[in-house]
Amino acid sequence: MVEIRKPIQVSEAINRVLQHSRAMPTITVSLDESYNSILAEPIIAQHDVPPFNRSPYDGFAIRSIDSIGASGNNRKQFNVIDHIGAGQLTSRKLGEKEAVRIMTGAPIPESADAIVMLEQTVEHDGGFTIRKPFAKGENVSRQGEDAQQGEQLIEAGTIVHPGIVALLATFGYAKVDVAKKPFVGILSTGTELIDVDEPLQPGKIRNSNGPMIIAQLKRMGIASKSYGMRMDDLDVCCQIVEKALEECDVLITTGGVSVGDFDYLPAIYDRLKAKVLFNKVAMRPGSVTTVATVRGKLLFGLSGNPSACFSGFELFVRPALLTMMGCKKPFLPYAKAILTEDFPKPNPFMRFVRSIYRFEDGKAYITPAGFNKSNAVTSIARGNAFMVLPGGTRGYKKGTEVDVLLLGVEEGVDKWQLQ
Ligand SMILES: Nc1nc2c(c(=O)[nH]1)N[C@H]1C(S)=C(S)[C@@H](COP(=O)(O)OP(=O)(O)OC[C@H]3O[C@@H](n4cnc5c(N)ncnc54)[C@H](O)[C@@H]3O)O[C@H]1N2
Ligand code: MOO
Ligand SMILES: [Mg+2]
Repeated sequence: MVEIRKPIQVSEAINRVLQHSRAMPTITVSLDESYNSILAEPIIAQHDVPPFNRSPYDGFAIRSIDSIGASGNNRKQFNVIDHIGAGQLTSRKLGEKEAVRIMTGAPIPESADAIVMLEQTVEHDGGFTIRKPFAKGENVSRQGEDAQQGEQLIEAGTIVHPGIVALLATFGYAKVDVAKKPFVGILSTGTELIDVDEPLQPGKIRNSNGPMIIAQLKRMGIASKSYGMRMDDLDVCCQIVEKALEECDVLITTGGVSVGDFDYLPAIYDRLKAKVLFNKVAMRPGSVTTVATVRGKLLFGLSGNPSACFSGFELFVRPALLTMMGCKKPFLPYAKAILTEDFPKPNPFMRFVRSIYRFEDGKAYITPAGFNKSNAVTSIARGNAFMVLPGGTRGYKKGTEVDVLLLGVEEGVDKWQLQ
């Protein structure tokens, strides 16, 4: 008798996976290595930014009091007593009608309180004149205007993107505490599989899921170990899965999760006494996606069908890995867009249609990325988003506003937005 599986909703499946996503330990890495990690500590301003009042322009530092009454008919004259660039200090104190020639980024002398841009001056008698008064604080880039010492600027659980790297560098974080990245194993199962450099043979296809998942992980900055391709053989696959579970924090298998005679993953879960969190999700593609745990480690049984495999990764593996690293925003960013063509075929399950999202004339549009069955590989190549259509009995008309999940975006969101 073929096992009849009971599908659960996508949101419930995600919840179950996240509940079993165990926190990774904290490690300290150099700033250079921190990109794409998840911060294990908040970023606290170690000092004011900027750390001193500085000039935002190339020009002159003056005492505003000396500019009172300046106008086109009553130009005020200043004598230049010093000349500093960024990185230099002046030891001079400004007296009446004195100025320091100063460049962008240089600290403003304590005795000055305004900056005049070079363009606002006319050279005159070894000094310069101005034709308008300057207010106290005018053109001053104030100490602490960007950040104040002690302020928490970024919370723990944030992904380190280039802007975060800049902030860390600003405060002298030569080393930073981040979550250790899970080490992920990948095993592609299927007697039909041949390697990328092999010629096609009757009945065989090249393994595209393995390289795709390596790339999906790389996009997250996560290293993986490939356990290669294995024939549909229960003993062989079981041994490899056991070995991989010893070496890795998480294991992803592809193929062999359905009810076919050579789909051995269910038997492998039995042998390993794995706790199966679910083996059927009310989604298309990827309904057979199975997630289990063995000794607390997550085992993702992704479908062999390329589109289903891709979707299973983005919807379950990605948020699980991010949650393990303490990321506060593990979900794909959500948007709404206008469907550009009819999508007539209804489906009882929620659909994740590989699609092209684009912005034009201030509006967001979504177009299915071509042949869109579970076994499609071309639409995952063309798409940059999922169009998400709720399950039901009706199709969708061109012009309808639909839900979209964006792919390949650095920072996600903190909530799963779909029911
Ligand atoms: N009687 C039923 N048959 C099927 C059901 C079902 O509910 N009842 N579900 C279908 C659905 S939906 C899917 S999806 C697939 C899932 O199959 P498996 O996950 O068991 O994967 P395989 O059978 O091993 O392979 C499916 C398909 O994908 C190709 N494949 C496998 N690995 C790779 C790879 N690494 N790279 C590229 N392509 C791969 C494989 O050759 C098959 O064509 O089951 C349906 N059947
Ligand atoms: O698991 Mo299948 O991908 O629903 O087509
Ligand atoms: Mg199968």
